[in-house]
Amino acid sequence: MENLRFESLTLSKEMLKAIEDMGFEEASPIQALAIPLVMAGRDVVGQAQTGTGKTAAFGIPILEAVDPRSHDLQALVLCPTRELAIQVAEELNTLAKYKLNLRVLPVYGGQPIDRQFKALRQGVQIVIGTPGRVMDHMERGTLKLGKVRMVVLDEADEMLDMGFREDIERILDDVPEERQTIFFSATMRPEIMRLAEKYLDKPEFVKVSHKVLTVPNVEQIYYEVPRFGRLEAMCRIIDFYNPKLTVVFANTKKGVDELVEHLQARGYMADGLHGDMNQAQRDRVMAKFRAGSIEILIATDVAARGIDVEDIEAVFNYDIPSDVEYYVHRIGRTGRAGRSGRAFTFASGKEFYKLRDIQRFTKAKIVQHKVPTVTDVEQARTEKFLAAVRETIAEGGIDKYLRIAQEFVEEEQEATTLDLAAALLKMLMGTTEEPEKSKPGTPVKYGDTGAEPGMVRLFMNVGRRLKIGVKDVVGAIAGETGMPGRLIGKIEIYDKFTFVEVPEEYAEDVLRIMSNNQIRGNRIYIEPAVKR
Ligand SMILES: Nc1ncnc2c1ncn2[C@@H]1O[C@H](COP(=O)(O)OP(=O)(O)OP(=O)(O)O)[C@@H](O)[C@H]1O
Ligand SMILES: [Mg+2]
Repeated sequence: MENLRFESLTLSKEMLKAIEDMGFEEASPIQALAIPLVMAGRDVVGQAQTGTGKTAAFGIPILEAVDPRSHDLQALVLCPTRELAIQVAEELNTLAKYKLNLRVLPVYGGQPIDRQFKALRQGVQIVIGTPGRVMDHMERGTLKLGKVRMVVLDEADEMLDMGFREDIERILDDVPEERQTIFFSATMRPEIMRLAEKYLDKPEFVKVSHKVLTVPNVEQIYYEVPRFGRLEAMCRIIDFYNPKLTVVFANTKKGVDELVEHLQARGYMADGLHGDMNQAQRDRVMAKFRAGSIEILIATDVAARGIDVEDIEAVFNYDIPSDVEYYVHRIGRTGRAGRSGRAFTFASGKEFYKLRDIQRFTKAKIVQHKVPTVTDVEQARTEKFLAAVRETIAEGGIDKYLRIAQEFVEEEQEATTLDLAAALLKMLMGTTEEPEKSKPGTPVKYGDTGAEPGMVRLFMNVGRRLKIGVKDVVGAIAGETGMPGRLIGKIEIYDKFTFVEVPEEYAEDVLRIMSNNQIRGNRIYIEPAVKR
């Protein structure tokens, strides 16, 4: 069934055009199997690995089935989290790009309900919602399910699990019986399948079968690291592999908050996502993560299912998930749509029993690795840097700089070309002097840093890839502490950290106020470089 072209699926030309715009060349296996069945009006239970296009597998036939001339609500998609509802609505809207008068609306808790009233009143054919908010609208009479002909449960196994089941039943009771009901998920336990049959009418079970539940292009690694060593280990692994975007899963909200603090203090562009945050905060974090201005998202399982962000190259199980299914969903945030990714899991003590259960359930190989040493990290950085140098040489266009280099060496009696190259490397890589990422509360000493008498040298750890200038530093310190900018002594700015000298009497103030401060929206952390 693979390599099926969308053209052979009897879709409207508006749909084919939208699919082409999205860059999809062929239907994925689950799409090839499920789209014709759903279009034929069948109830379907679809199971396929994470990141294999289940959203479009139900989204395309729904969009083809609804009548845009009617303003009635005709299809309802239920998702377990707000972020997922937003994302699915966005994908359906993109697919509906050329379908005029077709409206898809996400409806979820935490968003002002009157804004949703207004949108609903204007007539929406497809609603993508979380069960709680959908019920809320049902009770208020602002969402009428009487004309709904299709209901989809995305992440169906989760939705049928205890937490959501009652809500789902109440919603389904409100939808006319002559409807199509469609379930999708990457995992379906047998007991969930039995339960599914209760709600569906002669369902067609579509399973893109693989021996292994997880995606093959995700390399799965575990490390034996006790709790206290995990933060350091994770930072090294991140620095070693240097993934574009990373998701770190912790089991508790408190755990998420703590990790956010620690990682920000170490200068990573990290932020958290969990259910205790208000929706505006959650939206902001997701938007920043999608845009890449947050590189590490630390989350509870709210982000485990369905979330699709292209550049996630690594997933961490900082805590081992308590549910084997959740392992599959968590690590499925990487390696999507055929891309590759890495999944790292920490385990110690009793967690090894869970790790064993996970291996049994997924039938995947999770390989043990040793945590990279500081030297490994250093080497990886150097290799990466030199590879970039090689690439620049290969690309060419460096004649202008060759001339500068030549003139420099001719003029400087003492310096050879090699000296020049080495000096440039030192300046650009800035590695040797760079302290290990600092921990809050444990000032790092850098030997004799030679602050002027009466001055204290402070070390600021700034976000990775953050470009700040002297003006930013002076502005931030002067602005926040009221200390006259001219009293600030030497400032040295490196790739990821900065030294500033301030008069002793201001040091405490600067430290206290600045340790939670931001420069251009990025947290910075200041601590004394040398206790004098
Ligand atoms: N036919 C296709 N060709 C290329 N890319 C596709 C195709 N169909 C979907 N995609 C893309 O693949 C990515 C993953 O799709 P989707 O989010 O639907 O996966 P999923 O199967 O629902 O995964 P999960 O189980 O994690 O929810 C999305 O970015 C989507 O746009
Ligand atoms: Mg999905």
